Amino acid sequence: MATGFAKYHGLGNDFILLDNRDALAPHLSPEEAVRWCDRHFGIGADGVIFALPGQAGSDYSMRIFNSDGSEPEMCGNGIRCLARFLAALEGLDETASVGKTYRIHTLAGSITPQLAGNGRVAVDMGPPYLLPRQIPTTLAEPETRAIDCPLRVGDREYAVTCVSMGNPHCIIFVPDASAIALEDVGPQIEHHPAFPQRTNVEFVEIVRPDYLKVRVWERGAGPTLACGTGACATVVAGVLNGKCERTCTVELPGGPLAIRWAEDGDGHAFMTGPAERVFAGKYEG
Ligand SMILES: N[C@@H](CCC[C@H](N)C(=O)O)C(=O)O
Repeated sequence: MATGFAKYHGLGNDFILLDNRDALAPHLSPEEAVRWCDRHFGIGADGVIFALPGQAGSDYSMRIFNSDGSEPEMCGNGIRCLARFLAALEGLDETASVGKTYRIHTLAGSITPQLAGNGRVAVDMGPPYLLPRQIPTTLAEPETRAIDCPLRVGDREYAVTCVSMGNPHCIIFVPDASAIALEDVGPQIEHHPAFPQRTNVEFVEIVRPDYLKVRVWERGAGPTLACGTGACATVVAGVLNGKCERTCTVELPGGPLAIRWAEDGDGHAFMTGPAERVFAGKYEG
């Protein structure tokens, strides 16, 4: 049987979106998601996102499978894509959707994207989580934040900072992000025993205190062109290390995201960036 889908991307971090509003269980299994995401034998994507009915007072719920079939708690670029997908499903064109806000239930809690016009979406990403058990990591004592901790990988030692945006991130500041052998070191850190649920990895070059260049190795997806939760975690880690301002442009291989880590309230992170529909179709795989 053929299943309808739409393909979206946020700065080249690309997703297959499914209208799953009739059931709380995803219409695809993790194994099917792996096949759909295959860039040679399937549609090709970094993950599959399901638009599900709301729960706990939310408008909708989001679940996502990475391209390896694992299920992350949250996805920043993905939730911008989901907001535009939902607006399209509701029949709202670009003009009618400006200002529209959705409360989305995710495995990382309630996240609120707002359509901002010109294909852009602004997202209240919630607060970062900084205790080792929340990330999770074994790199620091239970009540201590994992900031600037030594991590041995093969014959090299990195100074890493760990931040959760609902999903785990390991942030490493380097003088030149383009010099990193991402395909070699990325998977070693993703699967390092210090991260019992694996981790996303960001190599960060501080160009200016308000402008950061980032290369990402994603848990369950490998090198991607952008990572929204990773960009937020990077700014949080930069502030905690005294290396950047709270409002930054984060330049990823696919383009820039605007990130702010608020000082007030619960210290939510805010992200603004594009989300684009690429095509829609029916898949028989
Ligand atoms: N690309 C995403 C993050 C997707 C989930 C990640 N691979 C994980 O397993 O945590 C983003 O834009 O945040």
